Amino acid sequence: MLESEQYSRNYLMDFIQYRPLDIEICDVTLRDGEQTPGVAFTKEQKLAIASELDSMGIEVIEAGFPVVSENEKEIVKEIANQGFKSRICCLSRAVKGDVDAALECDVDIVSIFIAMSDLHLKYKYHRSFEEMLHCAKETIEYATDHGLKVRFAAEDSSRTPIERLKQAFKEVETEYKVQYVSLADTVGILNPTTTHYLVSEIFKEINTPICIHCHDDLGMATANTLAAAEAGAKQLHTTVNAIGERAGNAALEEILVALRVQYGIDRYDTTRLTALSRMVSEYSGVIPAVNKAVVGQNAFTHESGIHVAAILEEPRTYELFLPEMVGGKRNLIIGKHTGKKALKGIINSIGFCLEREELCALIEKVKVCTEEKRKSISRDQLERMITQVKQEMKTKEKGEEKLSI
Ligand SMILES: CC(=O)SCCNC(=O)CCNC(=O)[C@H](O)C(C)(C)COP(=O)(O)OP(=O)(O)OC[C@H]1O[C@@H](n2cnc3c(N)ncnc32)[C@H](O)[C@@H]1OP(=O)(O)O
Ligand SMILES: O=C(O)CCC(=O)C(=O)O
Repeated sequence: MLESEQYSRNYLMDFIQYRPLDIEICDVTLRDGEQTPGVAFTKEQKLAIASELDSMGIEVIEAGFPVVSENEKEIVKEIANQGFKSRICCLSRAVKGDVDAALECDVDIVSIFIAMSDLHLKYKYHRSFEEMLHCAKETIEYATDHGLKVRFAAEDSSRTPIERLKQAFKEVETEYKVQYVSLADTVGILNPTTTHYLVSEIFKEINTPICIHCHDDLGMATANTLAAAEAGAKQLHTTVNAIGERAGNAALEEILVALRVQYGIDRYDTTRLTALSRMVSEYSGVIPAVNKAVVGQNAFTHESGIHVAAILEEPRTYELFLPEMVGGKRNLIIGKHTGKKALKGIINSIGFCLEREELCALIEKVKVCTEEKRKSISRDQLERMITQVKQEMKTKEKGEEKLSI
């Protein structure tokens, strides 16, 4: 299948001015994703997820937060020593002990974070901005002196005065060699416009590549992450199925498909997304909503007569991208909203052929049944209804014959 046949391109993108996206993905399913209340992946599960992310072409995997437990440290170390193409990163507070734990894990990058918002400084640390920045710098120095690459992450960036962020990033990039600075929308306060503004402001002043880490408290994490990419952010943070603290993070599956469909970035193997989503769903116990973009049960399920009739001719009439692109499957179902064309197409596809009158009788039955039971018709039910309709038609024909004799 030609790439151009797999999705409809948003031609309006041609009228928008934005700099070409120079991005990479850092998937944080194994760290922030695991912070979903009640979730704790086993070593085997984390390894399986990491292996899939690696096969998909994800550039950076945040494998965990080693200081959380001995077991977590062992798992991060094992992931870091798998020989994956993806670089492996882990989280650390501005605490030397956390960096020691990261060092034991053989990771490629350590993400050293501090919050610099008034709320966090006052109520969480009970320390001043200057004190926390000093603490971060000492920890960064310690990590780099021990040969670790560093990401300097500003937790709660979106509620931190922008001048304070600039000052901290500028001082850190001048005094140390950090690989990235990270902007975190920790409580999901941003929208695409404010995200664009924040990233643009930092991009103008800071030479270090910028990461964006968005939470979904207002349902905007994916949109905000893409707005950040348009403003110049390099590293986009995602989680599979958007799992993570509270309402979760930006969904990997949404970001990868959007990058492909909207921006033509097609280097990730999106055909593995559905299987990966099922895997994370099983391991985490968090099942995506049926109408979840890309991987929800209804993402390629159609019932409405007008839609199904058109899809039978050309699926792209009602599908932005084909299920094959994400390893999914189309599902045409029969229910209250089914029309004759759709019903005919579906029953033909399962080997039945009905006369027009039979079809009209069948659709009548379908509508009455689905409105009564308030759910769609299963394949078995449909086959039983077809047999019933055929019998009723025969009985009717016999009756008419008798009458005419
Ligand atoms: C935005 C984010 O997602 S941040 C990451 C959140 N993830 C987690 O919390 C992972 C799970 N957490 C844990 O297992 C534990 O909380 C641990 C192992 C990290 C720490 O455990 P404890 O030592 O028992 O500390 P506790 O959780 O009670 O408190 C956190 C401490 O870290 C300090 N701290 C928090 N963030 C930072 C930071 N970025 N830099 C330095 N210190 C920090 C707090 O001020 C507090 O210090 P205090 O003990 O002096 O008051
Ligand atoms: O910016 C980062 O890399 C991590 C910060 C984070 O997890 C958060 O603030 O939610």
